[in-house]
Amino acid sequence: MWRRFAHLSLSISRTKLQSLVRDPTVLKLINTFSSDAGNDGVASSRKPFITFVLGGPGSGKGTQCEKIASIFGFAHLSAGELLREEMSSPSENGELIRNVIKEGKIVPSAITISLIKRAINSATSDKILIDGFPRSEENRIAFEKIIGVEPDLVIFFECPEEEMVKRILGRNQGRIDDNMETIRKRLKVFEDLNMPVVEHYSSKGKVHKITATGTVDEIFERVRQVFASLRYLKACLSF
Ligand SMILES: Nc1ncnc2c1ncn2[C@@H]1O[C@H](COP(=O)(O)OP(=O)(O)O)[C@@H](O)[C@H]1O
Ligand SMILES: Nc1ccn([C@@H]2O[C@H](COP(=O)(O)OP(=O)(O)O)[C@@H](O)[C@H]2O)c(=O)n1
Ligand SMILES: [Mg+2]
Repeated sequence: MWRRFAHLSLSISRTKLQSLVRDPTVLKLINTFSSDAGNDGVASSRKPFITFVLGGPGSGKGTQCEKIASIFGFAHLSAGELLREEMSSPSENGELIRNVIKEGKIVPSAITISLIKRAINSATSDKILIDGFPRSEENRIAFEKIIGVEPDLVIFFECPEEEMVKRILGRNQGRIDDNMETIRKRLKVFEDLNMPVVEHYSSKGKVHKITATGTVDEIFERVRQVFASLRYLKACLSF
């Protein structure tokens, strides 16, 4: 194994390398991307590298995901977008989804996960961003049970409430939940149900917390550093 890192010895200490190689995210990178990784039977022939992107409503998840996707080659799956598409299609769950979204509540996990599963299976990249999911411990536990994997990485956008409200009210996408009454409910659901998910993955050392104030580019510079260091490690580990 150490022969693979020989060329790095001038730029990075052995102790640092040892700590990186024990890091679960790096281990997954080795398994996912290295040239001698085995085929474990997953549809795409390699296990996808899954990143959950979390943050309150209006914290900038969708905006930053688009940039990560275009610069780092990730597939961007937005749970909210998948639900809105399902809501607008002639689906048996359309009415239920509409009512739940309008109330700022969480759609039952079975529905959301089946949409996410389908999207993962048709994704063209084995690096996947799942934006706005899991929204609750129920979402999280159901995903881990049904899909059978945990995320490799969790990005959490931390943003003050007044900034999130300002951004949502300026979003202008004609969404049925972007009004003050529903926003208040969504903020409460975020604190009560989504923060426990962030805490769960923090305790497992998977969360990268990003300060989500400033311009889109300033925030992306913080995000870019996380993914650039992963890409650097991938390049080192798979040569
Ligand atoms: N850093 C930023 N500063 C100002 N407005 C932003 C910023 N990031 C995103 N926005 C805008 O705020 C709104 C919410 O962003 P969005 O990415 O949809 O957030 P989320 O997916 O977390 O709800 C959008 O109109 C977006 O263009
Ligand atoms: N995992 C999820 C994601 C979204 N949703 C619903 O979809 C709504 C919009 O989600 P979204 O991720 O598009 O919203 P933003 O945080 O991007 O503003 C949420 O308020 C929930 O009602 C859900 O029920 N379960
Ligand atoms: Mg969004």
